[in-house]
Amino acid sequence: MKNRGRTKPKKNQWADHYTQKARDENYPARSVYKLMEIQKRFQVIKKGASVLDLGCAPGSWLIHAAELTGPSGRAVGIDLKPVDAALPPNAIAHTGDIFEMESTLGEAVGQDYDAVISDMAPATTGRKDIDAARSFALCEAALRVACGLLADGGNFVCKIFQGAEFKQFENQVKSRFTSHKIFKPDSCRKSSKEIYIIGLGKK
Ligand SMILES: C[S@@+](CC[C@H](N)C(=O)[O-])C[C@H]1O[C@@H](n2cnc3c(N)ncnc32)[C@H](O)[C@@H]1O
Repeated sequence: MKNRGRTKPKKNQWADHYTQKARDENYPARSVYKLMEIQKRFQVIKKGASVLDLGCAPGSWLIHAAELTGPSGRAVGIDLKPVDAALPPNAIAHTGDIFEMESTLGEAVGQDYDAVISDMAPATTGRKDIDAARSFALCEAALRVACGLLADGGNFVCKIFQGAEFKQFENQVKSRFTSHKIFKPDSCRKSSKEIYIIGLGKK
């Protein structure tokens, strides 16, 4: 069928806009705009803070977290994949699996973080129940890390694929933080099941 006058199909407009914007602004992934929206709404990262970024590749949250903390703060990332992007001097990326590293992570990256942010996502299978269960397992690992390595009063951001386990995870976050919020940034694909749980003020 002919494309009558439209230069691009509508369904690709979201990807085109944020992908191009990330390219123009020198971020390795468009996901940076999700962190920007979260930060604008909840101010999870303060100037001078130390931030632990779980699932940091290809590096856009890590770079932006380092920008938000400024040179007096630091951003430390962990991912299964190495980060190839050039990082600011106050950011560093480690390669590894959170499930294998979580019990000894404090020895490798230090403790008393002001914010733990997790954008970790499993490789998707197309089966929504399986993908949500795997996302939940990553979220529980992220929360264990946050509870172990956050300073009192620290903040937590965690991506989760909505599914049967969502409420259970929300309750876990609720019990460990003074307040919690559920937030879907406008820059998320509308069709995506991902959503962010934000824990403010670790108890
Ligand atoms: C959506 S990407 C993160 C994008 C990143 N926030 C950015 O802005 O560049 C999700 C990441 O989670 C990572 N990940 C998935 N399972 C992991 C695990 N078990 N341990 C560490 N990282 C994991 C993936 O390798 C992937 O790079």
